[in-house]
Amino acid sequence: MTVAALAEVADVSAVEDRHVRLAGVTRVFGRPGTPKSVHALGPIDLDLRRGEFFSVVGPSGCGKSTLLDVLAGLSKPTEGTAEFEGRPIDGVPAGVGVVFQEDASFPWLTVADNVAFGLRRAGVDAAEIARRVDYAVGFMGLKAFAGAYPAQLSGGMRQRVCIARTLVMQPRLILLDEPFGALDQQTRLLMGDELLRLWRETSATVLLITHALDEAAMLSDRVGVMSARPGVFIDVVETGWEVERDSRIVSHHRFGDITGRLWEKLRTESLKHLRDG
Ligand SMILES: Nc1ncnc2c1ncn2[C@@H]1O[C@H](COP(=O)(O)OP(=O)(O)OP(=O)(O)O)[C@@H](O)[C@H]1O
Repeated sequence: MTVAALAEVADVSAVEDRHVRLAGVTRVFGRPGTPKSVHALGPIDLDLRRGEFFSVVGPSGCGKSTLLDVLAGLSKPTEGTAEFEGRPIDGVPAGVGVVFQEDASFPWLTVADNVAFGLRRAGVDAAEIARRVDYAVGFMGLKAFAGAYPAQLSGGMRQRVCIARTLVMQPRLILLDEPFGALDQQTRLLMGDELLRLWRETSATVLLITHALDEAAMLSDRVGVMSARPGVFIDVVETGWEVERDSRIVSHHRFGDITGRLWEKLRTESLKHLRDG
């Protein structure tokens, strides 16, 4: 292999390693510089490694959802560049799945039809749809409820339907915006286990937005702490957990140190938000 070819291989693997890259990303709503404009986010520099689990915590209104929207291709950066797999994000990129906080299941469709929805729209053939739906419904523990309607399910189960709907599309990047925010503490921890299982199974890169520091500390390889609006990263905490982990990690002797460090950074920023409104 020539030196030039070797350099090219090295370059490709560097891009591969940087599964997601944000460089100098800002988002201003309204015309920048005008009195009504809102500087919501940034500048943000962030590289996500392929297959890592990254969570974002930050005070209310600091721009977390705006960050996720930029990655999902739902909002364009005002400045800077956002890339997924080495290409600029322009519109919703193929290979990216999003799970929102609110229950986004379709009440008029059964669980199986909810899960099949995106595949049908994408024109995937019927046998493949049946195979993937069967797998995703089974993986999320919903087999017995495949023919049920969302109204017949608990909040946690409905959120599992939404996750199964994302899983079935085989995403390489999964974005979750407060997916368990409406659930009680025990259900949240158990859903965290489900999410870890899904992450291991798919090898996808995950970006999770959460208000819950324990959730961020338990699930993530790294946790980014954002400042009050306009949100920038003021700390990135490496948890150092093994890939094989679950919610029992909350009793690990280092767990308190991690949540303590997150809270120390976040406390000052949250106070700013409280004072400034
Ligand atoms: N379309 C919009 N037009 C104007 N301002 C907006 C728009 N969307 C968001 N904002 C403002 O941008 C800021 C960041 O909003 P964003 O929803 O990203 O914050 P967040 O950190 O996700 O909030 P929370 O934690 O409360 O969910 C807020 O001040 C919000 O009011």
